[in-house]
Amino acid sequence: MTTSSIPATSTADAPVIGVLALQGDVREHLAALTAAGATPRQVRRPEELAEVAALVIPGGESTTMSKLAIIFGLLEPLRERVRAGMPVYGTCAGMIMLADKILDGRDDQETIGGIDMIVRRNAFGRQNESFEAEVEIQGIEDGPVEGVFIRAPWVESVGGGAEVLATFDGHTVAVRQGNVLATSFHPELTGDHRVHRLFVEMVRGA
Ligand SMILES: NC(=O)CC[C@H](N)C(=O)O
Repeated sequence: MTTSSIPATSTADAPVIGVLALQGDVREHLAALTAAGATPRQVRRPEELAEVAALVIPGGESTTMSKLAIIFGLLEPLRERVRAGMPVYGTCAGMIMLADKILDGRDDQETIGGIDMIVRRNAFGRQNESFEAEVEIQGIEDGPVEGVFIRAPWVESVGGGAEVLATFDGHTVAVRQGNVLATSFHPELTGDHRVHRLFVEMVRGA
């Protein structure tokens, strides 16, 4: 897709989607969202969160992200927006932030929650720090995506409301519950924007 084919100003066509910019691979998500037809914005403060229609939570380090979300006064506003139905997509550390419950977290680690699932931090990381693998994702056409796993979590179990969209090696690596989407891996690092496009479609439909 060329940039000239992307509507730049119409929020109906190019919804304003924030990227939580406390820590992590923010720039890559901003670029992927633009390529997927959205208008991205960095979100660091509650006022900025109030201005976006949806949010991406990047990969990075969930313990640091949790700490910074508290320091920046964002944790409660984030929880409220997610409860109110804002579409959110989390990759890797972002998936951890969207889990109602985590395993192998730090004692003081908080999550935003939103998906009724238990996520184990660094689950793949212990076996293999970083690897790539093809992942078939439900709802994504034209073949598997290249999953980039970096000290990645997996989903240990999901509750009734959550839908498993992808597994790898017997472990759940993509989940959706209503407007909340999460992947263990990093589509923002691949140049394949199908997952971001799926999210932009979720936002348009929300
Ligand atoms: N690539 C990543 O986002 C790694 C996540 C990291 N292991 C964490 O626990 O937050």
